[in-house]
This record gives sequence, structure tokens and C-alpha cells, in this order.
Amino acid sequence: MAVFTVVIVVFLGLIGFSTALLRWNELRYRKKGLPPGTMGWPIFGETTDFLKQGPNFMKNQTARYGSFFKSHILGCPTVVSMDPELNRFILMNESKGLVPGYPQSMLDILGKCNIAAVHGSTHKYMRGALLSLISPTILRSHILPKIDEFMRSHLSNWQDHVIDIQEKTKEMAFFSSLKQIAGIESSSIAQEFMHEFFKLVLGTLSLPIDLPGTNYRRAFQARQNIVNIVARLMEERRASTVTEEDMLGCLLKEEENKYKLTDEEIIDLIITLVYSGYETVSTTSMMAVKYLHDHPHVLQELRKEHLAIRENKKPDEPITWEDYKSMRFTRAVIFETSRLATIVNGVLRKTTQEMEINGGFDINSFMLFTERERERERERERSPKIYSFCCLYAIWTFWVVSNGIIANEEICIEFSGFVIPKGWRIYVYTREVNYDPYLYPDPLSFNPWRWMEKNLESQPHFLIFGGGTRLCPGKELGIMEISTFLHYFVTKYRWEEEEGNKLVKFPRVQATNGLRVRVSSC
Ligand code: HEM
Repeated sequence: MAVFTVVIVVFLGLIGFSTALLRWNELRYRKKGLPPGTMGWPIFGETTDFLKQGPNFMKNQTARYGSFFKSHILGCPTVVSMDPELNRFILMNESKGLVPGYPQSMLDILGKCNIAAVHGSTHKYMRGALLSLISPTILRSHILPKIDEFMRSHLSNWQDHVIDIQEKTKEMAFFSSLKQIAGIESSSIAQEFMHEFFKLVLGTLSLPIDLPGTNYRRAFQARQNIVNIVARLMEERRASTVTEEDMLGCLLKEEENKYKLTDEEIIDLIITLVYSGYETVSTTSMMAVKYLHDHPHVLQELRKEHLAIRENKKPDEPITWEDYKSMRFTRAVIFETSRLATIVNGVLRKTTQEMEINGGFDINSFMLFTERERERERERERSPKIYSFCCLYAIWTFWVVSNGIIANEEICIEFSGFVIPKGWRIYVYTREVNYDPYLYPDPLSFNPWRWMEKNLESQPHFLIFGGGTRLCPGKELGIMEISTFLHYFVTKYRWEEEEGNKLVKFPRVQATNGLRVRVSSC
């Protein structure tokens, strides 16, 4: 009996303690004007729920609080924005104090001159320097021929082998960038660079624990080794009388180049170029192969487009700019792949000052926002399952309010303008937009034709490549790489998936044991 009493007392004590802790944490962040939402546990916030439940965490919070809510995830108080109009507003207003909010650990590993670490005029300058390396003229005259040559060699002799597409597309994204940057693809320097680069990538995705043996520490060492490799390449180039026609060559042409960068800036720009295009290009290519395998009628249409390009060419003739521009269906396949797989869940911003988030709205955005909320409200009313959830939620709300945990104004989902404190993160979560049936009818089907009918690419809600002043500068380069990869893959080969492939879609899209396919000649 005594043991039983002790267990009950400990149990009740734990409940009381947990409730007090949660309540204290909510009170800590209680401030008039903040969006509704919960902050979870001190320090950890709601990170575990977010990582465990993934997109469902976001859906549940939206059902409760609307598409603009507060939380505490990945170590920071964060406001999650899932509304397309608000998302655009946030991305368009960097100058009002909504700057990139990537974790400090990532910025440290990528370098202090990395494009995501700089703002204002420095960002404009670094972005200008980067854009000058991948302008449409350079893409056409220098980069497309390099990509074409690279893809031919990378995709040779895959027939009659089991190929891990995930591994091959990662190598492809990495070596293709290195060839464009410094003309190296299979030398020992390229291998050494790759070895260090893979460690650097792991570090940017790990917890910032600077202890021996951690991915974070290894990434710092890898960064230092990469800095040494690039510095060595620059020294060799300066000592040589030959000017190479690649990105490094352009950056070192001091007299002709409008953008004069220091060695440190050049090195960080090169790391930015390799890093930004690595996972995005490789994962989109891998997922395109997956969806094409699962949708033979799409593959047939894609193959038709590429065989028509090859029809008037000799077997080893490269694709031209005009060929690339004619790949309309391929472009649609790439967009549909990025949408359905959601390669990028969203982007992070942080506030440099306390700010009111409805201040800059035009009335149309505001009306769209409230109309969407009303529609969601109507949907909640229609769905009995959600209705019963709402009843439970109302009971919970009554309990919470009567205990004073959350102030009344936080629970009402009425939009009245929110105040975001200085230093808070804003997670511009674009994933849900990809599955919005109003924007993409039958959103879970893989239907590239939807991109051909209307010009969806120029719609304001199209944020697959970000938006505003940070719109992806590598968009055309990335599409060109994936298109060239698909060109040679579908015209040379057929493929069947092996058993045992497993894909996870959150927090990153990846094939946990690789995406193994058996390849045969066409
Ligand atoms: C399918 C391929 C790609 C996708 C889906 C993609 C997506 C994105 C997105 C969503 C952003 C916005 C980040 C933000 O707002 O914080 C971005 C920015 C960026 N991307 Fe890409 N990207 C792709 C390929 C590339 C490639 C090949 C490069 C190489 C040049 C590149 C370089 C960059 C850079 C440097 C930024 C930062 C721009 C800035 O801060 O001004 N991306 N990308």
C-alpha cells in the first residue's frame, strides 16, 4: 500500500511539475501581439514533435491556430508562416529587417562571406559577383558545353549494372560544379575535395557540438582543408600564364572583372556555389528518376521530347542552347518533381528588430489571407472528424484559459496584425502550398502537364526557388544540369527498380539505403 501511495504521489508530482514547467514557458513568451501557438518545453521547445511528426506537426498546429503561429523549434523561438501571401510578403521585405535566419553553426562552417551570412549592400555585391558567373550568356557559351561533356562521361557504361541513383546524382551534382568552377572533375584534387566536402555537408546539418569526434568539429576541419585546396588552386592559376575559361578564371581576372573580391570572399563564394547546388540538384534528379519509373506514360512523353532532339544529331553530338530551350516537357517534369517531393520545405528568416507583420500589406493580400482562413474554418465545420477534434480542443481550451495558461486573445484566430520580437526566427514554410488543391488540382498526383497548361512558374505562390531578393540565382543552372542528365539517361537507358528501396521525405528527401535500379540499354 505504501509503495502504491509513493508511486501515485511521484506520478502526480511529475504531472504537477510538468504542467508548471509548460505554464512557465508559455508565460515567458506571453506578449501582446504575438501570433497564437505553443512554445513547448523550456530549451527543447517543440523540436521533438516537429522532427517526429514532420508535416503533420505543421498541419495540427495550423488546424488549431491558423497558418501563422508561434512555436519553439530547432533551438529558437520561431513564427511559422504557411500562408502563401504572407510568405511572399516576408521574402520580399528583407530591407525591413527580415534577413536570412540560418543557424549560426551552418554560417560558421560555410564562411563569414557566405551569401546567406551577409545582408544589405554586401549581399548585393556578393550576389552580383555570383550572377556574373552564371549569366544567360555564360550559361549558353561556356557552361552548357561543360555540363554536356560531363554528363556524357558520367553516364557512360551504366548498362547491365545495378546503379545507386542517389549516389550517382550526388556525385554528378558535385563533380559537375567542380568542372564548371575550376575545370577539375576526376583528378586527385577533385577526389580530395569531395572527401572533405561530404564531411562539410554533414556538419552543416548536425547539432553545433564542438567536441572531438562530432560531425560539427569534423566539418570545421573539412572547411579548413577545402580552404587550403582552393587557395592552392588560386596560387597555381596566378603563377600560370594561361587564363582558364571557368568560374575561378573569371574571378581571378582582376582588371576585367566588375566585381573585385578578396581571396577569402572568392573561397567562400566557391563553397557557396558547390554547397547550394549540391543537395537540391542531386535530390531533384533522383526523385525525377523515381517518379518517371512509377509513371511510364510520363516517361514515354519525356523520351519522345529527347528522342526528337537526338533525331538529327550524330551519336556524340552535344546538345545546344536551342535544344535545351526546346525541352518544355522536361522543365515541367522538373517542376512537378520539386513540387510533389518538396525538395525544399521552406526557408528561414530572422527579425533584426521588433516588427509588425501586417504593416506592409496591400489590401488584396489581406483579403486573400482572411478569405483563406474563412475557407479553412468552413472546411473544419464540414469535417466531422475535425469537428470532434474541435470539441475536444474547446474543452482543453476552456481548461487552459480557466487556468490562465494562455491569454484569451492568443486563442482567437482572428487576424489583427502580429508583433514579432527582435531576433525571432520566421520559418517560411512553403511545403503545404505545394499540395494546395486550389493551386494544384488533384495535388498528390504526378502530373507534369499542369505546368504546360498555365504559366504556373510565374505565379506569385511559386516559391520552389524562393523569392524576393534571395530568389535562387542558380535556378537556370540547376534546371540545365537536371535536364541534361535526364536527356542522356532516358535516351540511353531503360531501368527497373530493385527491391528494398526506402524513401523518407522529411526533414530531408532521401533514400535511406540508396535508390538502386537495374539499368539496361535502350
Ligand atoms: C533544383 C535546384 C535548386 C533549388 C530547388 C534551389 C532552391 C533555392 C531556394 C528555395 C533558395 C532560397 C533560399 C532563401 O531564401 O533563404 C535558393 C537560394 C540560393 N540558391 Fe538555389 N536552388 C537550386 C539550385 C541551385 C544551384 C545549382 C545553385 C548554384 C549556383 C544555387 C545557388 C543558390 C544560392 C547562392 C542561393 C542564395 C541566394 C541569396 O541568398 O541571395 N541554387 N535556392
